[in-house]
Amino acid sequence: MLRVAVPNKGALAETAAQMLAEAGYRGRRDSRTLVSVDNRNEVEFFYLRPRDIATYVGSGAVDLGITGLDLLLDSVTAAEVLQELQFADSTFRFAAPQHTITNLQELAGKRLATSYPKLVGDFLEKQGVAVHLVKLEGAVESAVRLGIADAVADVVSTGSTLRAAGLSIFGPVILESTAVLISNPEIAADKATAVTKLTKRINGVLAARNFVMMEYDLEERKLAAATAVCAGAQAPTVSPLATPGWVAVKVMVPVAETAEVMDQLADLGARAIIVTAIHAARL
Ligand SMILES: Nc1ncnc2c1ncn2[C@@H]1O[C@H](COP(=O)(O)OP(=O)(O)OP(=O)(O)O)[C@@H](O)[C@H]1O
Ligand SMILES: O=P(O)(O)OC[C@H]1O[C@H](OP(=O)(O)OP(=O)(O)O)[C@H](O)[C@@H]1O
Ligand SMILES: [Mg+2]
Repeated sequence: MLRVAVPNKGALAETAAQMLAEAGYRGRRDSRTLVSVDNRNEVEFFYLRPRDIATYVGSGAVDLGITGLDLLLDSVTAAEVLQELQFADSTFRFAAPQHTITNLQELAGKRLATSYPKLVGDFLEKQGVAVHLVKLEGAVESAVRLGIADAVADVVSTGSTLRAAGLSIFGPVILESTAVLISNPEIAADKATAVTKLTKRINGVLAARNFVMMEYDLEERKLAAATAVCAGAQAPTVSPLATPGWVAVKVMVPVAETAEVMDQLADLGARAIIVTAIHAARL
């Protein structure tokens, strides 16, 4: 049976569980459950601390896991990224009170608080900058105000936590992080089918989130021009309309391009343009 580690709490837990449910897997019902078995899909889910997941996957105790790229790179592990999951996007940045430290060179010899000492240590070593790392479990932004550090290195999403702590970003981007599906590099051969099934299903969930279905009526002679506006995942589905010379077209469109594509199709003379959400997909 395939063994999959899922974050049990924190910023990744809810979306990870939701993504697996949308992919057709049966997860835990109670947030205190540690292990749940999906017999139909032959997958065993282990609910673990996100920070520990790379360790479990790297050791082979579980085959796959969902964690953050930043957490993976902060671990000593053999686990590898199988695919990005397009949620929990963040950047990992340095920050200090404004005008105190403004570039990486000025950080040399200073006290730097972080919950990700390996990620930050590896980055600074490559840059040739030596600092005194102060390892904290969380709420790192308070370390400067409380006087135990001169700067911090932490996850930044909206930046509101930094602002509230009176800190400003400086220096280069340490990492662009995102949630990732990770895998043990030596999964048993008899589990390959189950791994492929899971990744295909997750790709389907991502496709359903990233695309909408667009339908419209068009004069047949304008089909080539409309296909140039949006060709869909493979090619548009074209069906005859009862009105001679007209066709009904169905095409997948990236969510972000929906309004623009509708504008352009309307300009071409398309009528009755209708957009619907995709519930599930397998491309
Ligand atoms: N505000 C955020 N936006 C996007 N991703 C975030 C955010 N905060 C944390 N993450 C990501 O979540 C993961 C951290 O998981 P973790 O379980 O530590 O979350 P957490 O919310 O910090 O939980 P806790 O602080 O209770 O341990 C990392 O991959 C990190 O990049
Ligand atoms: O840029 P923002 O949108 O403000 O988000 C970033 C903050 O979110 C996380 O904090 P979390 O709530 O997980 O607390 P923690 O630092 O104790 O882990 C992260 O560690 C940052 O502090
Ligand atoms: Mg946190």
